[in-house]
Amino acid sequence: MTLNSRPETVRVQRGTRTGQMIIVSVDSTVLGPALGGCRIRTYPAWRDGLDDALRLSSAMTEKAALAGLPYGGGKTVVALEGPEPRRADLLADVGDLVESFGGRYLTGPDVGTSPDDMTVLRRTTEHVLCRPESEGGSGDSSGPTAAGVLASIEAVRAHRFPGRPLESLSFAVLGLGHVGTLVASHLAAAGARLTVTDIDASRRTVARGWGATWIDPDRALGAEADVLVPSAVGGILCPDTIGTLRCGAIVGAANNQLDADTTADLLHARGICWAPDTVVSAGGIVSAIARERDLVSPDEAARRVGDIGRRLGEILAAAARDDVAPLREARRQVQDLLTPPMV
Ligand SMILES: NC(=O)c1ccc[n+]([C@@H]2O[C@H](COP(=O)([O-])OP(=O)(O)OC[C@H]3O[C@@H](n4cnc5c(N)ncnc54)[C@H](O)[C@@H]3O)[C@@H](O)[C@H]2O)c1
Repeated sequence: MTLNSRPETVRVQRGTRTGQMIIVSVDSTVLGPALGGCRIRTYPAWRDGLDDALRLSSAMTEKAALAGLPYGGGKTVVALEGPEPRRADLLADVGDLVESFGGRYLTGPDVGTSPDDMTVLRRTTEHVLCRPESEGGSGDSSGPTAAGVLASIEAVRAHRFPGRPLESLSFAVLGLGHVGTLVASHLAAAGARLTVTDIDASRRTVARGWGATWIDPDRALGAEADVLVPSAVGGILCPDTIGTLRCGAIVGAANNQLDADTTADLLHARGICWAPDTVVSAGGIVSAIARERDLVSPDEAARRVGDIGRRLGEILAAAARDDVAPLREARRQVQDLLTPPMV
């Protein structure tokens, strides 16, 4: 699912220290420097990593624009084809490539990299976000990401279930990792009815503490709940799976939940309100920019994260007026933002 299949710049090079293939895709700098984390993972072939970089950098353009950030989208992918080289050498090679963009691209943690890796990366390039809190940075992004999800849940509640307080709704949280656990514990504390799942069965103990019902991961998508909260992997919503859904709305942080844009139309036709994941999951990046680039207080950063709910509410309202899927309205807004005004 890509918004823009014409990235501005793609650089692919073998690191001088490790010989490892490293890809940086800068999708757009129309609104400002491109933002996007550094992913290190194994691919069948490095060209698969290139596909991932193109797709993910395009999604970052959309995420930054819809969050109202004066930034574009990018991504680094280190496409491992065999054993990983020494991490410090690999990060130095990544740093060389990031540095070659001269600040037109800022990286940060992603799948396979941690805030501590960013400290190492910073030895080679200063164009890195998400410093550890011990260094005055924004630290782990899970907290602000979960806060953005909760603000989005409130927007969906007001739009799809007006007049019903949070505690009267039922939720199914799919995935109890960093973000899902924070979201589920907040919903439990608010008194909402909870069904939860994870492929890691040890998470059952946590679920029991909340009084939540556990469901098998294979059946979780079909859980009967007002709101599904995808908090694990992407690609879960496709024409084959949406027939099994028994929910009124879907809002969660999991990236790339849809297999294709047309699946958003199918969900809309079924009367299921799907909140675009690029809007819902922006809390981490909004907080990192607020704290590390704009140097605002923690309270102001939290306020900006909370504003994700207002932005989502506007998208849902405009989509309802035009009777289109919220994804279509979100895409329209991004195109407006990226297209220079006619003179
Ligand atoms: N952490 C962030 O700041 C952030 C920011 C934006 C988007 N996201 C996205 O949100 C999602 C969750 O992020 P996270 O940081 O909590 O990840 P995480 O790795 O901490 O947690 C994911 C959890 O999902 C579980 N899981 C995996 N496959 C599953 C399946 N098929 N069914 C049920 N559970 C399954 C894992 O066991 C794990 O507990 C991911 O898609 C991530 O890309 C996270």
